[in-house]
Amino acid sequence: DPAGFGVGLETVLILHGTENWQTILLGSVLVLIGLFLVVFGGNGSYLALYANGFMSVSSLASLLTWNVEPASGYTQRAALYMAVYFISGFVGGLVFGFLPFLGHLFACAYYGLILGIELLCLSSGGLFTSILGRQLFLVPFTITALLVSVYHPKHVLGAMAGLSCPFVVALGIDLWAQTGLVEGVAGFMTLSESGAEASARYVFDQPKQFIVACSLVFGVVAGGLQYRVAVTRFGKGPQLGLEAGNAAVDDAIAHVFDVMGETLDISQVANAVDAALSGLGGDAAVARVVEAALDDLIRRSPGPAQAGLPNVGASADGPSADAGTGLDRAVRLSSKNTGDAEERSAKRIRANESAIDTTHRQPVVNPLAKLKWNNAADREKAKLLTHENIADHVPCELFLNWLPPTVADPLLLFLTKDAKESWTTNKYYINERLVYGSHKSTMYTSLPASQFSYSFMGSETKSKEYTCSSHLHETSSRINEFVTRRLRENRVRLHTSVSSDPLRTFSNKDDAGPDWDGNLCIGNEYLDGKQITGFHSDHLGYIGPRPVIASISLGATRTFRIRRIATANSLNSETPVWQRLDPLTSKKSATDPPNLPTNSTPCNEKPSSQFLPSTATTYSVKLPHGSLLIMYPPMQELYKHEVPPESNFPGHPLSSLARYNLTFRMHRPEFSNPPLCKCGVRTDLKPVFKQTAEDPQSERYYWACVKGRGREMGCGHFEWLR
Ligand SMILES: O=C(O)CCC(=O)C(=O)O
Ligand SMILES: [Fe+2]
Repeated sequence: DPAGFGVGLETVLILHGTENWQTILLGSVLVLIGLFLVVFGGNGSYLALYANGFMSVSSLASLLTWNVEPASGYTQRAALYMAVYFISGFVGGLVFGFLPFLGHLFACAYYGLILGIELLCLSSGGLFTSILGRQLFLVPFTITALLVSVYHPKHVLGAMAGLSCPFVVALGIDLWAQTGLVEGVAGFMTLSESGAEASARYVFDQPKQFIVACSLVFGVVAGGLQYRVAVTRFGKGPQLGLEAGNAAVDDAIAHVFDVMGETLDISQVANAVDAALSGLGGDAAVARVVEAALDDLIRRSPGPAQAGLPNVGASADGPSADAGTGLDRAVRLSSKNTGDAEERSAKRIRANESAIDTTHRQPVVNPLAKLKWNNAADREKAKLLTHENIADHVPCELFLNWLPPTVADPLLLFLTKDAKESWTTNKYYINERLVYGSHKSTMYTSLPASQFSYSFMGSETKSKEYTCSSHLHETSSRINEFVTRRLRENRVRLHTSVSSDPLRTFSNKDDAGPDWDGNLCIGNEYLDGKQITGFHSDHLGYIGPRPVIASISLGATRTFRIRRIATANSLNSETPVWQRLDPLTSKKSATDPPNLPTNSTPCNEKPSSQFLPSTATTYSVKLPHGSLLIMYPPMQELYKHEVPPESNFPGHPLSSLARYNLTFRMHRPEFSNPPLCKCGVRTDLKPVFKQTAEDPQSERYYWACVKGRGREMGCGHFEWLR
């Protein structure tokens, strides 16, 4: 609150005649409080909130006291100002702290009031001698403040504070201009009589009652406007302290349930939560709790839950005591939502009916997707990994400059051209509604067209053959050879059947399983930082459980983020052995062979804690031109990944801000014919982890209806993978 800080300094100025050390002490305290607020005020810290209330109310009270001061002056002037300043400050701090809602209203009114006072000073004739000059000076401040309050209400406090800063500085200069700079500075520094007289000459030339009345009216109008905008946008006002922060979480969850009502797609839901929380400045811990709670809820509601799965409560049972609260909140909101489920369902059916004849259906737009990515919060939240340490944290390896420029550059040019000519924006039907992705994608394959047709979520996808580009063809051969070699070196055996050795490592070369063949490749195009892929795990239909996926990046360097689905508690001693001892998550370096038992005897020892992430940390890694990222099992089962929106990232001379990505997967015919569900759509393959005493490693898979898992959507098809 630099404005309060500035007015506080003015108050100090009024305290002429008191001891020099008092002025310096008060000034220093104000500077420290101001700095504290600038640094922590945005986090909704109670202390910052309290200090904000203190500053705002005390400086307002001081101003009012000053304005109504009789010409003869108060007796015990300094003591009176001190008392007014501190008593009103304490009260203001408490009001802001306990009633942040009222605090917000008051703060906005206060800013308006300050502006009102400044406007009324227009005719004093200081820095600008003409009224026009002063108006021209003030107009940009006023207009900017108004625009910010209307279009970016959640930033209004920050913006107003930012605006007040130069404003108050200008006010100070103006004061000196009116009273005489040298005289004013000398008076302030030495607290001399002439200084006091000089500042006393800085007077409003309207009657005092008029000034006070105008200021209050202006303040109330500005505050009311602010309040209305905030309520319209957020329902409960922008974050101000924990109470409003929690309200924001509630709102976020409510929005998320709306998104769920439409799609029940966990990656979209998780995305909505992320967007909501980062947009509202929520902290990472809250985000995790909410997401875990939602994850759990979604897992609980579908068909598999009726079949006795999955492990209810595990994912929300994280390390934080708040987890329960997050879950409660989610449950409460979900029951609130299912209350009017019938009505919503009817509405949806009506909407679908009206959409049937229309060729151009309305895409589902996530209302939260518009929220800006909070880069600062993101940096705080995500732990940056490099090619050197990525394998220590997640089941991935990264190879920089893996594809030589002689292949990577022409491949990038080919993809740029091909994308322009034939790639399509991801669109798929969820719950009979057409949903568009943010970017274009395509599919390439080495499989003969007759042998392969890929369909997901009701839409057939056409694919081109690798041979359509010699560079693509070469890349695919290089990848096959390299990934197969890395699997052997890491002693990771390719999944051959679900019931095979739980450790999936091997010691004997003959036991290595088949070669990896990335015969199916998905291309993604991200033209700028707004084009993204939300948090998801790759679909297992067609590629089967525990896939190995190799991803090539070309063009601009974007951030790839990885987050574990389960929280620490579901990774404790009840965690299946294979999960704890997964070779890549637990080994120490990307190049050493894993230091693990390589036979298939289940290991009963408690895992060393270094193998376990303490929380569901989000990791990020930069994927530059020509890099190869290999995602090993159980990446798709236990982690989600995304390419988030970004504003600052290195472009590439050949493609500017555009990035192209090729993810090679191994198509497995035995997983290509999923059962049809009652909705007439192919089901999708999902993993589930259930831990029981009898069955400590029940990693199982089931086919489920893709249309949704809620009561009123899809058919709830559920069938174990045999
Ligand atoms: O662009 C990327 O790096 C990720 C693409 C991706 O996750 C996918 O296609 O499934
Ligand atoms: Fe993916």
